Amino acid sequence: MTDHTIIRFEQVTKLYDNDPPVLNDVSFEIERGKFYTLLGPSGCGKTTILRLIAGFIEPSNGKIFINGKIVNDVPANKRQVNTVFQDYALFPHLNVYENVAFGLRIKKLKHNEIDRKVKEALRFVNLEGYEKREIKEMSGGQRQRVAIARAIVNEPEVILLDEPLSALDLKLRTEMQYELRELQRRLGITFIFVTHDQEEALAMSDEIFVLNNGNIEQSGTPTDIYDEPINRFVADFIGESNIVPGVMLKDFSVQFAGKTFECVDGGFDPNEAVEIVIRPEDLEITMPENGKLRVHVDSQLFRGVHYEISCNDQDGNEWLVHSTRKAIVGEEIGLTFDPEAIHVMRHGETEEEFDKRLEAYEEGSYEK
Ligand SMILES: Nc1ncnc2c1ncn2[C@@H]1O[C@H](COP(=O)(O)OP(=O)(O)OP(=O)(O)O)[C@@H](O)[C@H]1O
Repeated sequence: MTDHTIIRFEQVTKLYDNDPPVLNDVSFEIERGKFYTLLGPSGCGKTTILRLIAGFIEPSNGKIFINGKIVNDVPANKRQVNTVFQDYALFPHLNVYENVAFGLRIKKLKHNEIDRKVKEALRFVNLEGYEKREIKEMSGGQRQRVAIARAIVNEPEVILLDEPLSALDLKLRTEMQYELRELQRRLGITFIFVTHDQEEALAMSDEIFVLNNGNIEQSGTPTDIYDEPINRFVADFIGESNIVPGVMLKDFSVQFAGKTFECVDGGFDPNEAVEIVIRPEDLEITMPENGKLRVHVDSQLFRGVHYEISCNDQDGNEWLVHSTRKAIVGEEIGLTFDPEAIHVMRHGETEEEFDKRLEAYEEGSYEK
């Protein structure tokens, strides 16, 4: 734990009733002032983590720390944490000002202090002049901002956001992504944001936790996770991927689709069976004789920015290509790629094992 750590989960397990655990021995740290995203499919435990941090539920096992203190028994209203819910949970019978002022009135702050704080919060989310508006007269994006103003007015150290953009249409959603990110930078408060949308997670976050079945599969920056997925689940969930079986012959040399290729990975056992990931945008179309792979074009879709081309190699592996060049369905083409585009994954490796192997390998290659 460092001085920057604001939240820490230590081997936290959560069971509802006596059902199987929805969180399974989960440990992680959250640093102050960063934008975190919990990303994963429906039911993987994202909201459960938020509710544990907020203090709405207690862990079945393990410890939760905020600012270095165990908070397992600390009630929600005593934590420096505020939540922005998916449906915003605004009070429909109160106007914008009163919605934001609500928590401060409960705390019995002085009238002029409430007024100053509410106005400052509304200014922060660009809603000056909307004080007297009814909630029903506000658009989806504006309601979102009221909900955020209501959270920041309490000056929390952490804001939890549970899929706050999911009710918005695509255009507004994109605008709000920029707005939220910018707001987090200006405020300097830790944001923990929940989504099942991988593009949203990649665009907004400093750090992403990829969850599956109550476990954190991988954590890291968007580029770490996109460029070095540690397993098939992460590679598949974060963007489209080509995943094919291969054999790591030795450091920097991997075999797949019946051929041997130079790569940049190492630290595997000789001739270890592995899985290979290559992103569709890292494959380039060439003449068949110039390709590292020769493939047959099965289908093609125009996606606006690029063509999405589906091909097969002689071993029956499917290859998805994103290219600004058009291919012809039924023809043979070549595919080429850089050694850096090949990502090698060890079967069944956990994030901890992955980090250890990389560290050992880097130390070893440094000594050489
Ligand atoms: N109060 C509860 N009682 C019993 N089971 C629950 C309760 N709340 C959640 N669960 C179960 O726990 C699991 C994880 O739920 P959680 O809401 O944390 O998932 P999630 O990743 O946020 O999903 P979504 O994206 O659909 O909101 C699910 O299987 C869910 O059915």
